[in-house]
Amino acid sequence: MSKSARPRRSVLYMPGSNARALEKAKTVGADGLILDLEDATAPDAKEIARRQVCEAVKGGGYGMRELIIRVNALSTRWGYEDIAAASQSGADAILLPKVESADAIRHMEAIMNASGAPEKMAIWAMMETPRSVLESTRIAEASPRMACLVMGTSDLAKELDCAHTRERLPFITSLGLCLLAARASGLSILDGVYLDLNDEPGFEYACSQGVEMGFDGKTLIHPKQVAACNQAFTPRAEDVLWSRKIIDAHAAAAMRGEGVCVVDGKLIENLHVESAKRLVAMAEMIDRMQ
Ligand SMILES: CC(C)(COP(=O)(O)OP(=O)(O)OC[C@H]1O[C@@H](n2cnc3c(N)ncnc32)[C@H](O)[C@@H]1OP(=O)(O)O)[C@@H](O)C(=O)NCCC(=O)NCCSC(=O)C[C@H](O)C(=O)O
Ligand SMILES: [Mg+2]
Repeated sequence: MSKSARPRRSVLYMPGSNARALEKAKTVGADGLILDLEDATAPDAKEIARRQVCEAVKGGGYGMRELIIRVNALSTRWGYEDIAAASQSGADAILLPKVESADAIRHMEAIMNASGAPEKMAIWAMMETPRSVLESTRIAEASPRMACLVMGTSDLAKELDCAHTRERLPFITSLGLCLLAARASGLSILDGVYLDLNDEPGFEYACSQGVEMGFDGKTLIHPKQVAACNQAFTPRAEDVLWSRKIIDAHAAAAMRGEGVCVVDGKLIENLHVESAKRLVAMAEMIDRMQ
């Protein structure tokens, strides 16, 4: 189960070099924003994007949205400077792409510490190569700063040489292994992006599949994807009602000295109550964010 009760239903990538998108993002209803210095930023715009992104974060105006800076990998000529600058930006987290080992996380952590990153600044890691999937358990537990794994299904498809199908069977093993790694370490985990901006039914299907699999939310590439994604990952009203009902019934049973109870014909044990409390806490937090 994730350490954080913070909603991460929808997390929108935007090119760090795109000043208009950085401004637009202040009005978009995403729970989080990934200000991207990596693949969405062209090589000759990397330095400008780094400056622009750090200034935007320092400038504020993003309300309760979680701000994450995706840096370039440490194997590139921009990686070190990106991490050093992001560490001093006030962002909530730094997202490292193409992570293939726990050492890569520890290397980034050392640069963050040396650059004065506050203790609360988290590390997020992209899971987007076969090796990152196979190393996901060690990556997830590499640092106390680790907070979230992010599926990079575009790069993964390229590396696996597999197809993007509606049911995503070619990805199921990788998604499942990363989910296990995240949950075993109490981290959040976000699903990958959906690239066809005109395929609304396909996008909604991908969101509901992500909900069923247990992802905390989904990464997005365009503001038009935010509303459907939020809807899919928001606890349903009937589930919140049911959760409150079983929490109350179980508390009443405990007062009678009983460890279990039956509500509407269903056996309720402590484990159901724990999940119910988490769902209610998430729903209440989402309500407060409206
Ligand atoms: C795909 C886009 C290039 C489309 O951009 P554009 O043509 O500008 O779209 P629109 O005209 O429809 O935009 C309408 C307004 O919305 C703003 N906008 C668009 N996209 C974003 C965004 N992502 N964040 C914030 N704001 C956005 C436009 O500026 C317009 O604003 P306004 O004029 O004021 O009304 C574009 O959407 C885009 O660049 N998307 C992000 C692409 C990206 O970040 N890709 C990299 C991440 S995906 C990835 O790498 C995953 C992983 O690594 C893996 O391997 O899977
Ligand atoms: Mg990628």
